[in-house]
Amino acid sequence: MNALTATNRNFRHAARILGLDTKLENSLLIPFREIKVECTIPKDDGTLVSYVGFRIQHDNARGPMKGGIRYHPEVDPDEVNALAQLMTWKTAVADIPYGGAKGGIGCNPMDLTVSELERLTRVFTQKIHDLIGTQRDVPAPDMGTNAQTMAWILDEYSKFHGHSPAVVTGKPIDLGGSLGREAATGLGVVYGTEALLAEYGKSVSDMTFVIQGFGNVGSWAAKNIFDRGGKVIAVSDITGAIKNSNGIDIRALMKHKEGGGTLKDFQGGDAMDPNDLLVHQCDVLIPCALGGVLNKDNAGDVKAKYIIEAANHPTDPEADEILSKKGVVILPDIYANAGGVTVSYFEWVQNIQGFMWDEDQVNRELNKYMTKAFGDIKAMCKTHNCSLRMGAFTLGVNRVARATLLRGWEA
Ligand SMILES: NC(=O)C1=CN([C@@H]2O[C@H](COP(=O)(O)OP(=O)(O)OC[C@H]3O[C@@H](n4cnc5c(N)ncnc54)[C@H](O)[C@@H]3O)[C@@H](O)[C@H]2O)C=CC1
Ligand SMILES: O=C(O)CCC(=O)C(=O)O
Repeated sequence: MNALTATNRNFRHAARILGLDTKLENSLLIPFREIKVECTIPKDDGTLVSYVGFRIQHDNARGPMKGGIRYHPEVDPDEVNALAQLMTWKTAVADIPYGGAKGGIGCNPMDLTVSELERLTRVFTQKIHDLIGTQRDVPAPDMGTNAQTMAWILDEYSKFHGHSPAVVTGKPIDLGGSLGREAATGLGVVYGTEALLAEYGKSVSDMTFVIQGFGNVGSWAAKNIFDRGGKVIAVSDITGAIKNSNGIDIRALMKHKEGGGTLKDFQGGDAMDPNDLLVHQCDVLIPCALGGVLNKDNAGDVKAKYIIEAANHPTDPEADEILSKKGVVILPDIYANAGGVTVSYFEWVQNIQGFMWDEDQVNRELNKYMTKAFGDIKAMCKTHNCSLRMGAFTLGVNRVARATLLRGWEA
């Protein structure tokens, strides 16, 4: 199912549970602004190549719009629209003063050199600079982008508007990035997992984990699980998948990758078919890569008891239904991966204050926000007798609806 159809369906379900006015419901679905730009750059060999870039600003009732920028060949406007909408509910679930946005460029970053990526990022920034800003819309990294991408956006934006570190988050520490931001999404995933498992009298060290994706989110989630004594028994990335029933040494795998090695070549596990990863026997499955990977074709074969949605929209509604009927507990994306945007908020606050927090403070505050949001979701689940996904959606949608009405939506 298309990501936008799936996201809209979850939103409408939450709106019905909340008894939202139909006009307000329809209006909350329409993005505030959709930007589509042509980005033409010279390749290193001098030939011109054109890409299409998007920034979809979904809602700003609760504050400046916030969300990552993705570089991936499958970026399309419907997907970016869905991801922007998810950001609106996510920032509300985390209770940070932002709305939601998302951006992307349809390109394969692995096929571009560093200088080509820099030119593409600068052209994209030139095309959108007057529509983003510290109090307007604040981009961050997502799949295929990183701190360096944010540094180029900061530099290009600052040529038009003066030095503006708070225009992006997830930037390098030397340019005003926050300590802890790089690890924050993965660490937040683990804080959320701990909160969920505690409900069942369990802890990370009792569990076996399977992780799809070993980029920013997957590697930091895996490291934090490993450091707590959890057993990561299978991992995949775009190069392949490995398994080890005794547990993969995640610190060694990270070191191997930092040294230029690929996951596929790592000696601490046996190669496995990446198609079998999501249905591998384990306690906890953590998708940390693409959307829509759990669908009606594989959901029935999933063996995990818990799914932690570290990726955005990894489970489509048909799979959701199949998994729920099987009794699988799903921690939804708009909560599970909210650690990234929460520390982005801390970064923005530090930039505005002109003051830097130490990493312990960042992680302590992150834990506080994740714990509080989990309690808020559980309270909604109790009030509305619903799943964790609907608990999170009703929480987020209700906060945005209230802000919208208070600002005078009917005027
Ligand atoms: N970076 C962040 O702070 C946040 C990211 N997310 C979401 O987490 C997910 C991952 O994002 P990042 O880790 O930032 O991206 P990344 O680009 O750092 O890593 C992506 C990983 O997925 C792997 N991958 C790609 N296609 C795959 C496939 N077909 N099978 C298995 N692995 C595959 C890549 O090899 C890489 O290891 C995305 O859904 C993103 O939207 C959510 C919240 C915040
Ligand atoms: O850190 C941010 O501002 C956004 C992260 C993001 O894109 C996401 O949570 O999906």
